[in-house]
Amino acid sequence: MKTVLRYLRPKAGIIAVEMCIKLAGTVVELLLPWMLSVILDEAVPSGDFHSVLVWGGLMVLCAALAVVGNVAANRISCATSRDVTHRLRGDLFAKVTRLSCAQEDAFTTPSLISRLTSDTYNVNQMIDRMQRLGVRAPILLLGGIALTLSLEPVLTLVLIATLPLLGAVVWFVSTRGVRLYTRTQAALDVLVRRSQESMAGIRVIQALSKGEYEKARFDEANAQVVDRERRAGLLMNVTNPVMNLLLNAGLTAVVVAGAFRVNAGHTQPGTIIAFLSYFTIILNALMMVSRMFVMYSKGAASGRRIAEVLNAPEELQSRPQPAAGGEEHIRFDHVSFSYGKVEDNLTDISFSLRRGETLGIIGPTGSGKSTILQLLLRFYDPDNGVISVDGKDLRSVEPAALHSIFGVVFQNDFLYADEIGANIDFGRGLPQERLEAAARTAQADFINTRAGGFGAELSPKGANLSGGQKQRVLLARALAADPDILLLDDSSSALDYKTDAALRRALARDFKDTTKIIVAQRISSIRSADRILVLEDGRAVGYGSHDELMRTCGSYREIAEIQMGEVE
Ligand SMILES: Nc1ncnc2c1ncn2[C@@H]1O[C@H](COP(=O)(O)OP(=O)(O)OP(=O)(O)O)[C@@H](O)[C@H]1O
Repeated sequence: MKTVLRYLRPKAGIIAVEMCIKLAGTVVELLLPWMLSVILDEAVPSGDFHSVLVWGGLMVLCAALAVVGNVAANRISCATSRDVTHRLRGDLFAKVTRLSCAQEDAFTTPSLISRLTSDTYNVNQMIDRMQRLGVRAPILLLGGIALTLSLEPVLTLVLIATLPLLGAVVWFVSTRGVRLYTRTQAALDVLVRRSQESMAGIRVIQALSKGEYEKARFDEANAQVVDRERRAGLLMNVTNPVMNLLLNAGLTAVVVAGAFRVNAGHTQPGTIIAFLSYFTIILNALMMVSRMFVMYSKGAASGRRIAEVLNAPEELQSRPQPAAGGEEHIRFDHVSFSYGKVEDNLTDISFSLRRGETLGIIGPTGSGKSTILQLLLRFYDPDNGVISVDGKDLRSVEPAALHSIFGVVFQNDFLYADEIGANIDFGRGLPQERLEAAARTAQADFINTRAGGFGAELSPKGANLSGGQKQRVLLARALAADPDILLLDDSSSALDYKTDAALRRALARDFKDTTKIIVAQRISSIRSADRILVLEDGRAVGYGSHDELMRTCGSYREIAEIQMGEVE
């Protein structure tokens, strides 16, 4: 909650104004039954018609003021909660983009999505309700009790006797509520994950006729959410009736005791009518308090989940490190890394590249090829060894400055539902000539012959392009900003051999000074690289040029034999 309160602090002034308006409106509203008792017990019995009119007019005025005040205050509270949620959601999104990959893995993407959506919505509702009811409910409750005490102290004691029971209900509901809503949000994370997986894999699911299987998986997560919502809802749904029951029992006792007191001449009927009005006001105030606790339970559970992300340490902050030195553009020096910190996914990897050189990486699936690129982008820090670019240890370079020198195509990279040109530009405001030049190098000439050219709209995830066309648009995106370092992770696998060869020639011609690391499954994609790293189980089993490896590395020669039948 502390984190959410921090966001409310800049709004303290306007919240204070809103609370004053709410306070004035509520106090005026509280006076209405008292005025009614004056009319009934004093003005009417004395036949003073003028007083009846004056008090009646005052009641109308007060009622109007209460309505105007409440509407104005509600509008302010709505605007305040909207603004606070806007900033909170914005900061949360910015923080999510700054999380290290290890943190993303720990939070999981679906959970981050639900924190950004349903959790921020719950906090919005909590801030709104707390402002609307936070002043009104206590004033109505305490003011109502004070006024009933002044009207009829004996009957008020009957009323007060029910309050500890009501307080116990509210306390029980709020403590259990936070726990139940936290569990509901966690179930929602699973539902988001299953939906995401099903949406991403919808084609495979259809192709393999696995619709029923996926539906069963989704139904299971859906049922879990419904079950947890039902449990939370059950608690919240019994709250109002139980409180109603307690209050109605008190009301009955008040009516019976009031009747005896009027009969005995200790009080007047107008006072009892006013007392009953206050009783209803107090009842409503308690209902508001219980509603506030429902919203608080949800909002506090969500606020805690949001705070976990916002307060996560900035793992990717740069820290001064001794200069790594060396002439090389990129250097891996005895680097080891493990995702789960249990067993190494990369062990003792060393290589270096001078500016403009190309490294090819090849190896079986899961051997650690993509992990090398992830470390070079500093998505994770190595557990041992040093990675440096231009002689600087990566841990001393600001992530934004570091990432600006890279052009990257990941495996299964994504395209937006936008124009092809916008997908290549990627919000960098590059001139049209650069987009066209990049597309030429990437062998994406098909763009010019497509209706609309660079302005042609892509479907979500580029679904209206073939696999090879998608890869070429992604390559053009990576090349468009003329990167210092180009990382290609299996990004020409969907190209035919002729186009792949043309791409390699164009890259060598147009990006001479760009240092390139190319992860590939095909030997033909990397055989002309200056050096090739052969990985197996996270270890380097070969490092050298194609010709050297053909002589010295059995694993490499085996791949070559299978792919090209070329043993030299
Ligand atoms: N985010 C992650 N969390 C935990 N383990 C991971 C993660 N990413 C990859 N791994 C594991 O690290 C190892 C190396 O994975 P990596 O993606 O680098 O392999 P790769 O050689 O690129 O495989 P492929 O050719 O299939 O893309 C694998 O055992 C993989 O299961």
